[in-house]
Amino acid sequence: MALNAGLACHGLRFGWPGEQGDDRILLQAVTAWFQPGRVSLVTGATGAGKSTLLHLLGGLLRPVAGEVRAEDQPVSRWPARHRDPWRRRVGMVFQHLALVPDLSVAENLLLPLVPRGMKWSAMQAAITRQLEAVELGQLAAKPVYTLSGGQRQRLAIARALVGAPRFVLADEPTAFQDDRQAARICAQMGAVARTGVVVVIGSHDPRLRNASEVDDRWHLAAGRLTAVGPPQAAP
Ligand SMILES: Nc1ncnc2c1ncn2[C@@H]1O[C@H](COP(=O)(O)OP(=O)(O)OP(=O)(O)O)[C@@H](O)[C@H]1O
Repeated sequence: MALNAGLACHGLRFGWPGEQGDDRILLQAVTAWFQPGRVSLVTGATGAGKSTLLHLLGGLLRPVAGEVRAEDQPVSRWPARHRDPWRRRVGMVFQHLALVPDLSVAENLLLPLVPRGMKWSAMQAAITRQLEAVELGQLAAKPVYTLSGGQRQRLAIARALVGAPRFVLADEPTAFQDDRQAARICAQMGAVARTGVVVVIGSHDPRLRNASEVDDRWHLAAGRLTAVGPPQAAP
């Protein structure tokens, strides 16, 4: 990987505050690189820290030590005024979805587009395209609280992609999906990656582990991330 491409973390260390006021170290010295044009999968047992790692990569948490670099820029060290514009280039699928239930399906996709100052017609086109891609086109006007769990999850995927991000970080994106939809989501993530986007998925869904769209595999255990299978070329 060229130094100026992709997303990387070096010596990442992070702990959540413990009950005694101490920090319980969850991630220690995590080093990894996620390349544009490829789908990377991070597996790990429940509680291993996959969501925490994705939040660190996406700039929602700051590491205690080490850094996250995006296109060779030390984004995790940037002050908020620089980091926030960068975060608009990141599309996140949250494990708990974080949709606005009282807004309509289409309005949930509008929210991330408004700060970009796009033309109304361009926003409408992007929303329509993403809703079709996740088979929610017919539900555009429905309030989110009327959707099933699987439909909500696909809406969260559409919201992550609607702003044409350079980095997609998806936490358990197939958790509520049947096999057909899970396969569609894998194909969608593969297609997005092939446009030159960095795609990182955190999941313990065995259907993803075996998916042909996944290029690089990492496993998180005991605070450390290791490459699975043939070693990936270091930047
Ligand atoms: N906001 C928080 N405050 C304190 N501890 C937290 C917080 N979020 C997560 N943790 C703890 O960090 C650990 C890792 O959680 P995380 O959600 O990152 O793991 P995960 O691998 O994504 O798990 P799962 O597969 O169950 O979603 C867990 O022990 C969890 O309780």
